[in-house]
Amino acid sequence: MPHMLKIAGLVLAGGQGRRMHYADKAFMEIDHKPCIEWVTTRLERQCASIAISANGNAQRFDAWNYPVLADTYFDVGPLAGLLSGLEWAEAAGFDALLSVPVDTPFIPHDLVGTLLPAPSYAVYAEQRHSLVALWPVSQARALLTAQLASVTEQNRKQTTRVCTLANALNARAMDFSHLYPFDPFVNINTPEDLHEVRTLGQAQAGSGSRGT
Ligand SMILES: Nc1nc2c(ncn2[C@@H]2O[C@H](COP(=O)(O)OP(=O)(O)OP(=O)(O)O)[C@@H](O)[C@H]2O)c(=O)[nH]1
Repeated sequence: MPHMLKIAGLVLAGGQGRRMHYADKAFMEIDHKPCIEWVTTRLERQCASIAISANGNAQRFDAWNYPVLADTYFDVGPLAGLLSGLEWAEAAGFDALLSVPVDTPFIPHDLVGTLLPAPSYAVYAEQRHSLVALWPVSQARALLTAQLASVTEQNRKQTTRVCTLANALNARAMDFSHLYPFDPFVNINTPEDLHEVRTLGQAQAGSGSRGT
């Protein structure tokens, strides 16, 4: 039976991409399509609404017609984007928020179905993908607000970790290893990663597994 929860999607695209020489990761092309398109195509099929977490000029995302949420916290990494996303989702009355990094183009088409019930996050071959996660909106928003308000120079390392939030929520690790023969959460941090992912994208496009 299909679930009755209202689920929104958040694409995390607010990082600086230092290891990619400050390239805008959202617009890195794989098989002639930008990363943002790979991810939003997959989220469209499983989320009622989508928002993009990004900093800088929001107009660069105009073609996608989704709200673009800027960070209100700085120097705390992706948790700043997640908080803006949870606030947006809570104001819009969503029950759960699926977060996905923009540099993870091959996320499964049935990610929500596999991650439910929230809170949960993805694991593949013992590697934790804490940002590929399904968050219960109100509870996660409240905990993350308190977590970010408690950041000091002394505790910054611990308080800005995504897994600190996941652990506080007692989130479930969902292992995808037995479901996929390849890692669907392969992500792009360096030019070498981009090269490898482009090769995978070409090989898989149209094959029905990783292709759109
Ligand atoms: N909103 C927001 N998202 C972020 C921030 N930092 C990282 N992210 C996102 O979180 C995900 C994982 O980011 P990282 O790979 O750690 O950082 P990155 O900026 O992409 O790359 P590096 O600078 O090379 O570490 C990516 O989707 C980023 O866009 C931030 O400060 N704000």
